[in-house]
Amino acid sequence: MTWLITGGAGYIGAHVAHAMSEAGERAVVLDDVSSGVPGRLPAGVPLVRGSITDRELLDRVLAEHAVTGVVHLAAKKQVGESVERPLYYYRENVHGLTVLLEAVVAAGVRRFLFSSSAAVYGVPDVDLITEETPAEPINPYGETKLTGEWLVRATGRAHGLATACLRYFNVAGAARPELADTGVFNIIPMFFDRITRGEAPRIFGADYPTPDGTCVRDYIHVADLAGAHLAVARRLAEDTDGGDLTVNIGRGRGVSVRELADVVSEVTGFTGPPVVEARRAGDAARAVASVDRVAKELGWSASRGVREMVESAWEGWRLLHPEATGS
Ligand SMILES: O=c1ccn([C@@H]2O[C@H](COP(=O)(O)OP(=O)(O)O[C@H]3O[C@H](CO)[C@@H](O)[C@H](O)[C@H]3O)[C@@H](O)[C@H]2O)c(=O)[nH]1
Repeated sequence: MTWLITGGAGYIGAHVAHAMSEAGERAVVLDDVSSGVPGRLPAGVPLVRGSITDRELLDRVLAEHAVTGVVHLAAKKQVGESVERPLYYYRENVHGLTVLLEAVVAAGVRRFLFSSSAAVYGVPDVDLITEETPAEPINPYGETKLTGEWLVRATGRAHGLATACLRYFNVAGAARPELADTGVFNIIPMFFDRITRGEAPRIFGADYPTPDGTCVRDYIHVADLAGAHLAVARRLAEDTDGGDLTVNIGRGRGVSVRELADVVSEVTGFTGPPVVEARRAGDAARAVASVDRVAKELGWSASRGVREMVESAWEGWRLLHPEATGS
């Protein structure tokens, strides 16, 4: 197999590229480096700079590298931005995927792994979200991921591809500091950002119907997530009959914002209490994965805990912000 990893210079993509190349899989990365960092790529994995909307480029890359499978992570992923710029999100995440699938079908590639999201579920009022929980996204980002799944499965059925859609829950941490998330869009980097400015982390709402009143999420270490991609890629490689595997990728354990704030305080040495602010629009009280299907289908489960996620993210943050953290 030779795998094309789209978005492989991004935060999650680079972890996937490292996990696959360390496991001996041959890979090539396509990334427009709009947010990706070329230096993150492992040695021996070539980077092609360009967009998934560029059909000529796709045809050339698939042919020149004799690609036999695609791991598709290139996408826009900020919920708020997707509300402000829906057409941009549909263009990048849906139109881009359509162009990529057309090239894949034309090139005779038969394995396709799609990076989906828990955002497809919207805000379900359930204890554990299973893959059977209705998908009712509440923002354009989630809509584009759900539409993407439909495109992938329909293409797989029509053209005999083996496909997989991985619904990631809340991804955090870093396998090593150089691979850390450079964005400040999720809770852990947002907490670090406040702390390094000497400000208390903010809790968006403490009046939710949860044990401590703050939102509960299923945080998963990005190194575990990368391992899941490797396991799925290997399953797809063995699959000769086609068919789809759609699975939640999480730990199946809920962690509240307050609990996470406590771990961040311990790790960073920040002593002040967090400040409670108003709820943020669109946040579900609880979003925790049922991980039974992925365990049953692949024998895969996550092994790293929240402390490891926060510690590794903090090491990465210190590397990125040496002046601010005195390192
Ligand atoms: O400074 C902060 C930042 C976040 N939160 C809360 O922390 C929780 C997690 O927030 P965030 O890290 O922004 O993640 P989510 O809103 O859960 O969304 C993430 O996880 C989803 C999948 O579960 C993906 O679809 C999204 O792209 C990804 O951003 C939420 O309850 C927020 O209200 C705070 O209280 N304070």
